[in-house]
Amino acid sequence: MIVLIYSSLIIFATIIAIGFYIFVIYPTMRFLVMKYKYGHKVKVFFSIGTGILKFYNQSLIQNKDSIAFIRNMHQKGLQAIAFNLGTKVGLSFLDPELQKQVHQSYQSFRRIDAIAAMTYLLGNSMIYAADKEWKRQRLFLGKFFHFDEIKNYYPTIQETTKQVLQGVNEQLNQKEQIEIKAVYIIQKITSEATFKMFFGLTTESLMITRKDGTQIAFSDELALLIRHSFQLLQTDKIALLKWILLKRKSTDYFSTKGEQDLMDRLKNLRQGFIKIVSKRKEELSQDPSKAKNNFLDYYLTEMVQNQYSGITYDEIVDNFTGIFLAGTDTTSNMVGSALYYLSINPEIQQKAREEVVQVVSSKQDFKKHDQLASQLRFEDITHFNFLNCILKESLRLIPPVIQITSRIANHNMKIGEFDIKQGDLVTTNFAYNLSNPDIFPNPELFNPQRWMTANNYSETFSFTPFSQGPRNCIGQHLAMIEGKSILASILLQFEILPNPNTEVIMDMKMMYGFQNDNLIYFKKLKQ
Ligand code: HEM
Repeated sequence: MIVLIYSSLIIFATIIAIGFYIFVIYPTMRFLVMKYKYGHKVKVFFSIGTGILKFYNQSLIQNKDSIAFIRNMHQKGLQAIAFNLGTKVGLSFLDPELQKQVHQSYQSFRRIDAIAAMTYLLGNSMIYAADKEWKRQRLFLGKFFHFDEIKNYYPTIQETTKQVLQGVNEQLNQKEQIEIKAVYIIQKITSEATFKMFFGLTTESLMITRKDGTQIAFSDELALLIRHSFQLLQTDKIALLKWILLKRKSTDYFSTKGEQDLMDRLKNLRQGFIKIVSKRKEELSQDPSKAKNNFLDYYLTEMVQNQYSGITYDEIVDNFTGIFLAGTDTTSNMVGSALYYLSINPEIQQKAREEVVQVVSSKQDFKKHDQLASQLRFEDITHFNFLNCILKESLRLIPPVIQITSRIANHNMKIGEFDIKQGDLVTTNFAYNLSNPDIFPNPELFNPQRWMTANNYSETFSFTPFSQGPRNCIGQHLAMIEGKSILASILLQFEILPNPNTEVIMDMKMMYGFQNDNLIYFKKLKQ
């Protein structure tokens, strides 16, 4: 008995000692060495376990903005932030030249595992792929995101915008002005449009049957699963500890009840999805002329026609999920922020509206503004220079993605004079440069005009909301086209007013953006 107690105590003490070493001693030593070597060029953000996340939360409570501490950090010569996340130590580069080096050495890094739902759903997608596999997928998908190709999808974007705004117009027949959830309403457009572009189907026509027999729209189940996966880490301490230590393998062993339920639903979603894809492949194998102009049919046609394509069902499913997640919330946050800034800057709003009216009416007989909305053409979008500046300025002030997803270094290396060890985390922070007064004078001011004069912010790595280098955002043209098109339709139909009852709180969840979304009112525009 005594021997048993004694050996249990030894095991317990060993676990505590190992835990103390990996959570406290190792990161502390690494940060001390960094401070000694790089001095004022690095700022350290260390917190046992939670790491940098603690500083975002603290900043949210103190400043009502999760990244205020980054916006207020500017000082000459500062090049990087040293941080920890769980047991890992990392460097987040701020200096544009060093950021460039990280982005160009993309093959030296792999993406860190995200929450269980994301790694399970995106594991075979381009987002997680590396080396040759990533190149093959990026080359294939790249064709769909080419400027000329997006032209084919423009009617889908237009039609979806019209349907969603029709609902707003109907409400405005009953009331003079209505409160609008700025990001949510745009998300309805971007998610529906992405769905149609991929499947040629509406979200409601693609249903998944749950274990209990109930039916739910695929897109709704996907959004719920991502949210629940995040919540699991907040509420289930064992799941959190397992995730810190085992990452994508954490759900493979000793699953908690919450993990099991989540994995069951994720598997059910994937199976339902693969069924739809394989059924469509059968149809196209029998009659290839049935192929339509959407991502799914492009993929399946390639699979049918080219037995060496390397494309798998898992890749198609994961890329759709990846594109859906990477493309809808980001774009809706960008446009939602622009709507907020237009609501509090009526003169800029009027100038934007004048540009849209001028471009659209120059080719038609003068019509009422709301009639012009249905006449927007793809070619018009390229002439919306001021709208382009508004979106860029919104991205600068509220970048939906504030840094690249942390990467893990595959080997020891140097970035500038900074030593990176194999297994370290590395990222590049966009928010720091976007609010740097040396680059953007009066950085807190919403001033779209600053983008009207020629500049090379992107080339100098100072303006990188879509990232830069080979692994930059594949959907950036689509995002800007969607953004300008949606903004133009709104400006032609509604006056955008601020909601004085809402407090602006900037929070970082999956994305950086407004915590309260009911930021604006729409009122029918006087014609
Ligand atoms: C305002 C809107 C958007 C913003 C701010 C944005 C931002 C970004 C950023 C910063 C990255 C790099 C992430 C990293 O390296 O960790 C990225 C990658 C990516 N984005 Fe976007 N994005 C937007 C819209 C879109 C859209 C509309 C799509 C597709 C429909 C899309 C699909 C992707 C994909 C697939 C990648 C991964 C590329 C790769 O790894 O090669 N994004 N995006």
